[in-house]
Amino acid sequence: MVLNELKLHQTTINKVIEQLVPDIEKGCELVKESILKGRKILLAGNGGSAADAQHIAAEFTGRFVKERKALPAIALTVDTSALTAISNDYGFANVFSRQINAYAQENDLFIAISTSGNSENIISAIHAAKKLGCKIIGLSGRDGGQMNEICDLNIVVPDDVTARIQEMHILIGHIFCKAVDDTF
Ligand SMILES: O=C(CO)[C@@H](O)[C@H](O)[C@H](O)[C@H](O)COP(=O)(O)O
Ligand SMILES: [Zn+2]
Repeated sequence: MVLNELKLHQTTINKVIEQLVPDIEKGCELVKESILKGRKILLAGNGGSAADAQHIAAEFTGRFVKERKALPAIALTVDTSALTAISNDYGFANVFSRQINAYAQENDLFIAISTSGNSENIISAIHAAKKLGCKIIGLSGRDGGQMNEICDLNIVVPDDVTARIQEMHILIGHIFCKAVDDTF
C-alpha cells in the first residue's frame, strides 16, 4: 500500500512536470506582480485547502527561506468568530465572499483553492473579488470546474484524487514563495 501511494504521487508529479510548467510560471508572475505593486494576497479553501491557504499566507507574512521584509497575505480561513458568525448569519456559501468584501481592494491577488473547482463558497468569493478588481489564481484539479470560467488563471492539477491534487497545490504554493524570495 505505502509504495503504491508513493507511486501514485509520483505519477501525478510527472504529469504536473509535463503539463503545468507554463501555468505555474504564469502564476509566479501574477504573485510577484502583486507583491511588487505593494498589493496584498488573500487565500481561501475548504478542509485540507483551508490548511494550504493558511500555510501559504504564513510563508509570506513570516518567511519562506530567505530573510526579507514581511509581505501582506491573509488566509480567510482562520478567524473562528468571523467564520461562525458569517456562516450563521449569511450562510456558509458567503463565508469567504463576505471577508473578501471586507478586505480586498483593486489589484489585490486572490488565490482560490478548490480541488473540485466547484465549492460554492469559493465560487462566490471569486465573483466578489472580481467585482472589486482583484486578480484571481485558481488552484484546482479534476476538470477545473466552474473556476475555469472565472479565474484569471486556473491551475488545474491533472488528477481526480483529492489527496493527490492537494499534494500538488502545496508544492505549487511553495514555488510561488520561491519566486517571490528570488525577487528580493
Ligand atoms: O483534505 C481533504 C481530503 O484530502 C478534505 O478535507 C477536503 O479538503 C474537503 O472535503 C473539502 O471540502 C473539499 O472541497 P474542494 O477541494 O472540492 O473545494
Ligand atoms: Zn487532505
